[in-house]
Amino acid sequence: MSLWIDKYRPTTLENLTFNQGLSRKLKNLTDSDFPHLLIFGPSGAGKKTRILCILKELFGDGAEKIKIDQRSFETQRKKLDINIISSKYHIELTPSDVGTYDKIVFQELLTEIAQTQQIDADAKQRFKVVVINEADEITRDAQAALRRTMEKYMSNLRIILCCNSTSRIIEPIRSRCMLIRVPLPSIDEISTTLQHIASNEEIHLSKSLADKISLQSQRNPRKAILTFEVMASQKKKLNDNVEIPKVDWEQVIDDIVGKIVKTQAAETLSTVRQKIYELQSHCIPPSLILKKIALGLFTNEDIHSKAKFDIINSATHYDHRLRTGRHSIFHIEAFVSSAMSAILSTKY
Ligand SMILES: Nc1ncnc2c1ncn2[C@@H]1O[C@H](COP(=O)(O)OP(=O)(O)OP(=O)(O)O)[C@@H](O)[C@H]1O
Repeated sequence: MSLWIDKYRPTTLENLTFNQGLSRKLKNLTDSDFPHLLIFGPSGAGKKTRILCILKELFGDGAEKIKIDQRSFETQRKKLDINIISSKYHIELTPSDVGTYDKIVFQELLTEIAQTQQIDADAKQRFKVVVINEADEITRDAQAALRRTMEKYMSNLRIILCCNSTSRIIEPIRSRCMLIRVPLPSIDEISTTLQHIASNEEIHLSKSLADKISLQSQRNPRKAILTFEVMASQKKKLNDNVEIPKVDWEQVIDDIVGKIVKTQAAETLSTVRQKIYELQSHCIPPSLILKKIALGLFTNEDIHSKAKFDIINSATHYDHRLRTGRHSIFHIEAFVSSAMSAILSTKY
């Protein structure tokens, strides 16, 4: 039994319910000389779903028959392992999994793929596709290596980069790719998808409740479908007044925000540290933790607007530190203590 986000994930460009204009443009691209793509947009907007549909359009059903391998790379200091998802026609990798050693992955793996011709004589396309996830986390050195591969092996290889923002992608790569933004769908679009799922699962879901779920999920389709599935598993009959549950990690963030607003003291900092460790052990990315705490404080009515200004200021400062430095816990804690100090300074 699969989750609804997988069960109802569209697999062809025609079936993509959101941003249909964009789907038509992508379909035209697959019919002509296919370029390198840089697909960006907020988390959960449907980037990977769209990439899978593009692959299917380019290569047919064969692109769906995937296998997962682990490849090892030797460096002078250590051995690196990276998971690779591949079909006969494409491979998908997340180079940021090996941190600052990502350049080695590009140098060895991409060159190896680029130098091999498409082996399937019946393949619809002569090139192979390399999908690179979390492209904005790739180091500059690795991006430079990628740029050279893109230039050299254009006839055998097309790259699809997937990321949240293009700001950390170097200009030479951006200029070699076609940029495609996948925005979050509208409340109406998500509600329609939820109602479509509800009718397939024979669950009653009114339009107003579907709108409420979409709104609370901040227009994130993944979150909306998961929330709806949780609600439906708890109660078969959903009336309009039913409470929409929050995901566990968001409740922990609310708890952290509540503690910071209530008491600005050293004990709060140590309780918050435990909770941050807890979130990290559940694989919530540090930058998301910092962002959510900052937003929680920003929207809190008990905090003075002057303090909010300082909080956002220090959130951007520590977010930058988080990306350039190590040991994320230090930077998140430093942000929490500076937020407490900003709140305290407006109290007296
Ligand atoms: N066009 C669509 N129609 C219906 N459902 C969709 C559509 N696009 C995405 N979804 C749903 O949203 C879920 C999340 O989409 P996807 O994994 O493609 O997002 P993403 O932008 O790649 O997210 P992330 O950046 O966090 O990896 C999918 O599993 C699917 O169920």
